[in-house]
Amino acid sequence: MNAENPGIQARLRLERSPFTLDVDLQLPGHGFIALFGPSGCGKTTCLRALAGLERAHPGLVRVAGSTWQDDAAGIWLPTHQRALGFVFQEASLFDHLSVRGNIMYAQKRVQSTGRSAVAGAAVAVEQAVDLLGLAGLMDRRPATLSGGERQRVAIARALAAQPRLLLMDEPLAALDAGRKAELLPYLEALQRTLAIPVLYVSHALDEVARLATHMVLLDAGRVRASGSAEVLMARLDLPLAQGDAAATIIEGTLVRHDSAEHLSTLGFAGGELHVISTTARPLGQRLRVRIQARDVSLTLERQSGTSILNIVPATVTGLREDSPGQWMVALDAGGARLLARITQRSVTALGIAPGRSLFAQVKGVALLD
Ligand SMILES: Nc1ncnc2c1ncn2[C@@H]1O[C@H](COP(=O)(O)OP(=O)(O)OP(=O)(O)O)[C@@H](O)[C@H]1O
Repeated sequence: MNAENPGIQARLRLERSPFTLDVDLQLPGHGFIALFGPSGCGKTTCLRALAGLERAHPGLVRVAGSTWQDDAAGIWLPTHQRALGFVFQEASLFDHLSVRGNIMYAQKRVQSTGRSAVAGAAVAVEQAVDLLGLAGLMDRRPATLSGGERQRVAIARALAAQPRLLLMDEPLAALDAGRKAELLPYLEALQRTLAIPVLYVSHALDEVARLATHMVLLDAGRVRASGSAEVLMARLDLPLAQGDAAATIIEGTLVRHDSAEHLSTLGFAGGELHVISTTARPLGQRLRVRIQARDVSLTLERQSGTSILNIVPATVTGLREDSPGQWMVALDAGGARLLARITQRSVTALGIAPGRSLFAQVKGVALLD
């Protein structure tokens, strides 16, 4: 964290007996930061306290060098004076205004407070409209839009207010699977483009894996872990690396694309990974892939005559019982992290233990970008 990009500092204590939120967070000044944890752990309360919709006491909130709350210094900015955008589960748009009217309303409102004078605006309004694919919807009324389209308008409206921080509370939760799949690429575009941090509450680990660069894991109002999403997702001591949804993220560089076979090859520190892709991207592009623990098997010798394309040398770094008869094995592949979920019988048969060198066979690789 440097002076130009001081990120988010939040020390919040909020008692709501029997629940207490007590967090001390230092978060990056860019990227998607997922607030993740079980129902009732305090994710929404944390967002609301940052926004000034709930009053933490004591509290300290600094965003991009501005102090929004500092009880020790007697500073408290009400929500409308905080340069933030808030997107909720359900888009609450003005039904009597068009999409354009909704977005312009937010822009005018912020201009009237003089807040747009702040340097380093999130994005220009035109860029937000473009990023969220709204150009063709600008004259429509919210009542004529689908849930996913309404949510895109809500995000553009939040960005039109030129926030220094965007808060999103389960923005996909009210959408069905099809609409969710439609909206995710727009969120990914924001993730790549926005210069401001986005604090994103979600229950869904697959969503978090696609979007998050940083993760905060909350448990009963406390921070259980905070750090890079890639690192946290592979940690055997955290609940993320448990069960069917356990997965890791690997970042690599596109080194080849075979358009006849629709196969892209990514180079990473541990070797190469092949992934089905119908899109030809420029060579050299950085791409992220998600590998689910259940799709990784282990062998002591490199197999030949197999249909599995992805075989990478790896070293066991740890293992833990996942469920009766199943173990989660953590692996290091040239510095990249992998998880493999295998049976207890295989753990014994292969002599799996920390330090063991072997080969990870990856059956499924999903491109995230
Ligand atoms: N208005 C309220 N009054 C009293 N207690 C509340 C209120 N809102 C939430 N709580 C309690 O505060 C705790 C944290 O709730 P919060 O909504 O922040 O959790 P969450 O992690 O966002 O949960 P979920 O994932 O279910 O939305 C819970 O124990 C909840 O019951």
